[in-house]
Amino acid sequence: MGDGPARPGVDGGAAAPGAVRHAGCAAVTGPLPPGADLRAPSRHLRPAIRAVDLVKVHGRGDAAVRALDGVDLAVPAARFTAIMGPSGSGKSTLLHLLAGLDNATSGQVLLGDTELGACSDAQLTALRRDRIGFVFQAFNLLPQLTAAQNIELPARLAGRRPDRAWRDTLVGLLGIGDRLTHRPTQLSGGQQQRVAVARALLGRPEVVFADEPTGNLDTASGHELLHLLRTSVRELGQTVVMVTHDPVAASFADEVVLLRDGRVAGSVPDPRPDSVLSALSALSGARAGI
Ligand SMILES: Nc1ncnc2c1ncn2[C@@H]1O[C@H](COP(=O)(O)OP(=O)(O)OP(=O)(O)O)[C@@H](O)[C@H]1O
Repeated sequence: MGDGPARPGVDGGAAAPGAVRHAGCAAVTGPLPPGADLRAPSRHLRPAIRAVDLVKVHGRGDAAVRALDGVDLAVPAARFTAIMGPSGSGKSTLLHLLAGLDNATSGQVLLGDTELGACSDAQLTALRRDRIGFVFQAFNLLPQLTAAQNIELPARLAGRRPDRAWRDTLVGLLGIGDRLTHRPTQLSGGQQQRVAVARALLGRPEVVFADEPTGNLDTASGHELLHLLRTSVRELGQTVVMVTHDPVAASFADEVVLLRDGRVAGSVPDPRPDSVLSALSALSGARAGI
């Protein structure tokens, strides 16, 4: 491996099962301290998150579906990675496993040195709260809380005092400083999603997972949101993993990882909408045996 950041599905992605050294769930360390530099070199020495020979079978018996069939993937830190593939290729399943929202049938997910499969439910809950950020298609804001309260909710649930200086930096970056006392129903969809992004970034998570984050937004708001996610990567050193069906959305990423039939089928570095479309067409052609 060179000195640059690891690449998805390439550096570290081909590790043999069992070859990955890790510290079990003991490495659950909580969020970075206030003022910590997300771009510190030590954060970039290894992938932010890895999947090793990851298999997920949904259901049992005749109804069993092998949604992931041996995924090897290394997501580099401080990069914006998009996951794409045909419907049913396993994108959502992979995102859920990487984010500790579901258990693997076999294989490993490593967040830093923490193997998620070694974590108890309580440890996974703490890990999701402290080390991972989420941005969903449905903004998932609590309607009775103001924007500011929604942004600070995860920190408060964890019993931590929110880092107000960092919150103000994020709020300024996201352009929602004059909306903090509004409730979600008083905000546009784009503003609600920006509140959700601020909430996801406030805890300085090691990885932000975004699942079709522009799905409920108009084109302009969607592009703004994608710019903001990209800015969080470029300027704050955030690691972002996004599932999307949209080649334009994917073109905001540094790299697109392609899934087909539950396996990594390739990647598109420095994606543009046309290169992503070609890669997707080639995938569908290969699938149809063309
Ligand atoms: N809870 C479940 N029970 C049974 N099968 C499931 C379950 N969740 C997903 N699957 C199946 O697993 C496969 C992968 O599904 P998944 O949702 O991960 O794909 P996807 O690429 O995200 O699809 P889409 O683009 O349509 O959202 C599909 O065949 C799907 O029907």
